[in-house]
Amino acid sequence: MVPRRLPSAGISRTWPHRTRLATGARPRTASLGGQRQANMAAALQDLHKMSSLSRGQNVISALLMGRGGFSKALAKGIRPLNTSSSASLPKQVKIVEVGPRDGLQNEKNLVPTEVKIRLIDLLSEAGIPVIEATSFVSPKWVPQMSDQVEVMKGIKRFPNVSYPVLTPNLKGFQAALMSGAREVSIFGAASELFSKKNINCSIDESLQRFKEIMSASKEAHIPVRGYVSCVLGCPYEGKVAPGKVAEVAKKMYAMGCYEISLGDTIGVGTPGGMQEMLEAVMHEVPVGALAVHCHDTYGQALANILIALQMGVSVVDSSVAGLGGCPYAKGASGNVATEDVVYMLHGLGIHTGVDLKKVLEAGSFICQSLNRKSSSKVAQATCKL
Ligand SMILES: CC(C)(COP(=O)([O-])OP(=O)([O-])OC[C@H]1O[C@@H](n2cnc3c(N)ncnc32)[C@H](O)[C@@H]1OP(=O)([O-])[O-])[C@@H](O)C(=O)NCCC(=O)NCCSC(=O)C[C@@](C)(O)CC(=O)[O-]
Repeated sequence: MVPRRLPSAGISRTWPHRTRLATGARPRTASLGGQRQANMAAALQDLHKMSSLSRGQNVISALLMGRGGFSKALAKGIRPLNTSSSASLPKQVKIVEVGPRDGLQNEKNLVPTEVKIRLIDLLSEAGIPVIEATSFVSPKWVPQMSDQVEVMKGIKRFPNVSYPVLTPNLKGFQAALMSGAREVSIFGAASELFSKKNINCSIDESLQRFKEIMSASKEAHIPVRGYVSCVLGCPYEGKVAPGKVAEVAKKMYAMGCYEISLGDTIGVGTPGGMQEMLEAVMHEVPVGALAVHCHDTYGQALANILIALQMGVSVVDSSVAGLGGCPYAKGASGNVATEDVVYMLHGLGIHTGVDLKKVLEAGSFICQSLNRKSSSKVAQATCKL
């Protein structure tokens, strides 16, 4: 694929008007692409500012929440976002690239190790500050990650890039350390059934295992990132209470995780749900220690990310070319594409340090290697496939 010139990503001030025309005053029923939906969310913030919705309800959440959503939002007392201008957005966002791990772990055919290594090197060259390289999990559970040692030994380590790896238990942690990992991630869930399916233990048991990793990591001076999965829904339990997410996030943060990544594992969340969940979590964990990790199954990821940014989150996980899914969350599509997130952030004037053209090249490389079309809207729009 040859990247074409990128158009401006600025948000048009005429959007609210155009949105009304395009959707016949029924924005919820229109089929919207992710970037367009995020644009709509931002534009509706402006509309909200200008309109007489003076009771301060969040019109975006309401519009995206479904039929009767606005009155439900009123009834629920969803608080307004203090987001009437881009001044409330972070000036800088850290992108955590999860494609080589989250993206590839779900591939049916084994991806050659040298392809994984080349992908990571290309992403490093693109200026991405954090690249999750692989995972030290059981090869019986996730065969695709069984070449973790070779991957860690084969990649070029760029000085300003960290290459965390997933470790579910002490065994994985020790193997990661032996392979030269300098940062690890532990991964828990806000749903009991998902925890059982994914790591074969209850939430409490997982927290016990994580404590062992935390004390070993302290000794080895290894920073630990924590994931909480199923923050906006579970493939086995359905709705997950924001309070449960906050409880697990609080425990993982209290253990010493420097950052908690909140995973919408199956991509079912909407901006209203994201806001509600973040409000609950932010009571327990400082917003500066939070990241969002959105899968894009329902095309809501960019809109959800925009809400999170407006609430002060400045770390976003994404996957080049929108690769991925979790092997223990059937039907979930890949993460939001890195290309699309970077395009939106740059359009908002937010600094990432990432070279979008080079990310597109990395996306093109992995799509050609896997013989598939990119899920990134920006790649589709700017590349000759
Ligand atoms: C946690 C276990 C290991 C428990 O699995 P288990 O079967 O209960 O483990 P066990 O302790 O009974 O051991 C069974 C066998 O696995 C081995 N073993 C045990 N641990 C390891 C290890 N670390 N590395 C290599 N081997 C290991 C162990 O040595 C033994 O080998 P055997 O004696 O049978 O030959 C397993 O369930 C597992 O590996 N799960 C990982 C699942 C996974 O990777 N899921 C995807 C990542 S999570 C995700 O994608 C969500 C996220 C993070 O992206 C955020 C979001 O989107 O929400």
